[in-house]
This record gives sequence, C-alpha cells and structure tokens, in this order.
Amino acid sequence: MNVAVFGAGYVGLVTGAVLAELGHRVVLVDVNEQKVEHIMAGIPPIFEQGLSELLTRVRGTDRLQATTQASQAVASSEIIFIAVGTPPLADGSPNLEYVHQAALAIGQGMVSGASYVIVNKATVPIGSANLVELWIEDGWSARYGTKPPADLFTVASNPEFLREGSAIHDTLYPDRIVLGADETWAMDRLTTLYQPIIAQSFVAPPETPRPQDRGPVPVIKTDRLSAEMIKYAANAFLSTKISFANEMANICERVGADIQTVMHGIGLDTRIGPKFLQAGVGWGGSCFGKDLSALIYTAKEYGYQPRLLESTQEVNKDQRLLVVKRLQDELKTLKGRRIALWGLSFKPGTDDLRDAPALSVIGELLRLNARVTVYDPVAMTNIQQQYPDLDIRYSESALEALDGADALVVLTEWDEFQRIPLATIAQALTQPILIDGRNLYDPKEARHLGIRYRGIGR
Ligand SMILES: NC(=O)C1=CN([C@@H]2O[C@H](COP(=O)(O)OP(=O)(O)OC[C@H]3O[C@@H](n4cnc5c(N)ncnc54)[C@H](O)[C@@H]3O)[C@@H](O)[C@H]2O)C=CC1
Ligand SMILES: O=C(O)[C@H]1O[C@H](OP(=O)(O)OP(=O)(O)OC[C@H]2O[C@@H](n3ccc(=O)[nH]c3=O)[C@H](O)[C@@H]2O)[C@H](O)[C@@H](O)[C@@H]1O
Repeated sequence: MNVAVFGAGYVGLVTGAVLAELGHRVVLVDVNEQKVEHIMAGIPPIFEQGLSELLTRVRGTDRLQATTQASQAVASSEIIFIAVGTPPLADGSPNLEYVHQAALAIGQGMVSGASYVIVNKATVPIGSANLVELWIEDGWSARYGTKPPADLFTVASNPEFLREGSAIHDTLYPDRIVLGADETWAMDRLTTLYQPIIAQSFVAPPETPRPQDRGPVPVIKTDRLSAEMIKYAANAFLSTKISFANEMANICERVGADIQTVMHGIGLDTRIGPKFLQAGVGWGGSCFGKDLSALIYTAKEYGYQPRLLESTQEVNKDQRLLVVKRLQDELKTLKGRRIALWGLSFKPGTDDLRDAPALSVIGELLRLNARVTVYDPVAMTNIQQQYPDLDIRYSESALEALDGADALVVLTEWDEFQRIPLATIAQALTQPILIDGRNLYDPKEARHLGIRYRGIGR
C-alpha cells in the first residue's frame, strides 16, 4: 500500500520504516530538513536499537522516502498517518498545533478521485478525530475553495503503544493493535495494512527476532472515541502501577521490609502481573507525564475530579527528589559538595531526556548549591545541546565521574553501571556514599565493603 507518515520522530520514523520493511511504499514527511536529510542518508536521527540496520535495509529497496514536501506524498497515498508531537501546554492540555499544521497540509495535498484514510497515531485528546476532520476540510477549502467531496477521506484512530529503546520490537510484535474507525472501508484498509503483523507472517529481521510463542496479534476494532481513550487509559494505568510500587517502597522503608521481595511477591499473582512494579526515582519520558496531565485536564473539563490520577502525579513528583533527601541525610549540607550522577536518559536504551528524573535531580542539586558531575553512555550530546547553560561537569566515563565526588547517585539502570564492581566504586569516591535510585546493587555486599548504601524501599 502507499503510505505517508507525517512526523519522522520516534513513532513516525519507526512505524514508517517497519511498514516499508513489510513491503509497503512509505513516504515520511517532516518539517525538519536536517532530519529528512539524515534519514535519506540512512543515518538514524535518534538512538534506537536496530534502527540503523533497518534503515540500511529499507533504503536499498527504495520503499522508504523522506521529504519536507507534503503535497506529493499526500496525493498518492491510501493511508496517511499523523505522528507529529503533542507536547504539553502550561495548563496540562496537549499542544495540538503540530497536528493542526499536518492536517491542513494533508487537506491541501489531497486530490479528488482518490480516497484517503487519515490516521491519528499521535496521542491526541479524546474527540480529536472530529477536530482533525475539520482541519483537513479547512486545508482542502484553502486550496480548492469548496468543501471536499463526501467520500474523499475519513479520519481513524490508531494509537501507538511502543516503548522507546524497544520501538522496533514493539512495532513488529505488539500486544494488540487498536483501530478506531467509523467507516467499514477504513477499518478494512487498516486491517490490510497491518495484516503481516496481525498474522505474524513476515520474516523476522535478524536483530529483532520473533519472541517464542507469538500467535496472531489481537486487534481491537472499535469507535474512534474508545480508541483514543484506550491510549490514555493504558499510560495512566502503567504510571499508576509504578507510583503504587514507589508508594509501597516508601512504606517498606519505614516498616523494614524489602520492596524487591514484596513486588515479586505480589507480581506472581496473575491478576497483578510482575511488570512495571520496579520502584525507583520515578517515571519519566515524553509521554507518561504529558498523557496523565492531558487525561486529568479532560476529566476536569467534564466536571470530574480524577483523584487517583492526581495522586499518581504527586507520588512521582516527590519520588524524584527522594535521592536528594538521601544525600542530605548522609552529607548534611550539600553546599559545595560534588555529586556524581550516573544516567541521564529517562530509562536505558534511549538518549531521550524528555521529562527525565535526572533533570529534576540536577535542578534541585544546583538549587542547593551542590556541584554536579554527570555521565550517561548515550545522552551526553543531548544534554549539552539541549541545556547548554547548565553549570555541571561532563565526564567521558562512569569512573571518571567519580573523581573527586563526595557521593554517587544512580539514576538510570544502564547495563554498564551494573558491570562496575562495588569495590571499584568505593575506592574511587572521596566518601563511600552510594544512593542507588534504581536498586541496581546488592545492599549487603555494598555495606560489607564499607559503602554507605541507600536504595529505594529496602
Ligand atoms: N515517543 C514515544 O515513545 C511514543 C510517542 N507517542 C505519541 O506519538 C506522537 C509523536 O511522538 P514522538 O515520535 O515521540 O515525537 P517526536 O518529537 O520524536 O517527533 C515528532 C516529529 O514531528 C515533526 N513535525 C512537527 N510538525 C510537523 C508537521 N506539521 N508536519 C510534519 N512533521 C512535523 C517534528 O519535526 C518531529 O520530527 C506524540 O503524540 C506522542 O505522545 C505514542 C507512543 C509512544
Ligand atoms: O505513550 C508512550 O510514549 C509510551 O510510554 C511508555 O513507554 P516509554 O515512555 O518509552 O517508557 P517505559 O518503558 O514505559 O518507561 C517509562 C518510565 O517509567 C519508569 N519505570 C518503568 C517501569 C518500572 O517498573 N518502573 C519505572 O520506574 C522508567 O524508568 C521510565 O522512566 C509506555 O510503556 C508505552 O507503551 C507508550 O507507548
């Protein structure tokens, strides 16, 4: 099928490249010229496992193109995804301006005689399919001066559930596909597009092998509003699950229990499940916070006070700064103390710093006049580019960051940190204080080595 994807970011680029690999002809449309040039040269503009190999393969087939020119990409496409960003505004609602611009460009690029399914893949507030429909009509009217023909296009919702760091894996092997459409022909067209994934009939790429026991992928076919709501409910539940684990960790600490054992103990109950119960410095990333705020905003628009969701947010806000309180417990004043931070990205496997707990920790440490040294295996370039005015020291390696440091705080559970022996850490620090924000190390071993070790909930 001919597919256009507006927005070549984490979602758009991965979706487009995977669809091209599956045999569709895909054009990525992005307003960022540099991004388009990189993609055309086969250079991934983001750090994502397997993406480089995937781009190299699909470039060779000519099935993936990238452009800044919307109109040509739109005219010949049967399905057009909108995968542009929807970042939060100050009031918690998502900024839909990029979606608006994309919808206008789509309206202007459509030609009569064709039929288009325009798909909201970006996470957009419940009811946005209606808005996008109107914006597309505006685009068409601006170009042709009339209303578009009745059957020219329809807008569907197909929310995305991929995780950064395993985006290609999640796209090829999703737990489910959600399709929200009011027209049968649009639902059929989307089902055809995804058929190789639904049936798991494709040849698995070498770097993203198919997990064992993969059967056909369940497809939820529903109305647009329910599809839009599924996305928000999923992220709200996942972030609540983590805030729940963090709240239990805080209680565990007070009563002397171990959160790791407690979460293992509840996770074996199949009604609860073991995933997303890892206590730590709190959840971050580009979506949990933004989507939770957006759902809270929507609920309030309808006069409902979503108390559980607000608590999920509050627990997370406090959890991020727990490591700073730990430092104050151990060092008393933080003024002039040098604190080494390992890990900046909001989780391992990505260089994404959006709403990363590390940013909150750095901000608080600087506010308290501490001196900060940071190291991350992949996010160093991003922090330097995105926050050039931060008064912090950058290190070339994890061990270099410990040079002259009074304490180490671990904020992201990169594998390479786990491989560094605790004895080496103890020797390198001026004072052997280790605040383990991700519960990476064995507390007993750390204490045996004389390290003043503080984990989360243990
Ligand atoms: N990042 C993630 O893991 C996930 C993100 N989502 C949702 O997907 C959407 C996109 O997120 P990301 O891919 O992370 O964003 P991103 O910021 O990585 O990429 C968005 C891209 O859209 C481009 N863009 C902006 N305006 C445009 C326009 N008018 N025409 C064409 N391109 C335009 C930008 O230049 C950028 O390259 C958001 O709504 C997000 O909530 C959903 C699931 C997972
Ligand atoms: O809408 C989105 O953008 C995506 O948001 C999350 O994906 P992502 O943000 O890539 O990362 P996650 O793996 O979910 O982790 C989010 C945060 O939670 C934290 N986390 C996760 C799991 C856990 O047990 N404990 C915990 O603190 C991570 O460290 C990270 O900061 C969801 O998992 C995806 O399904 C969804 O598509």
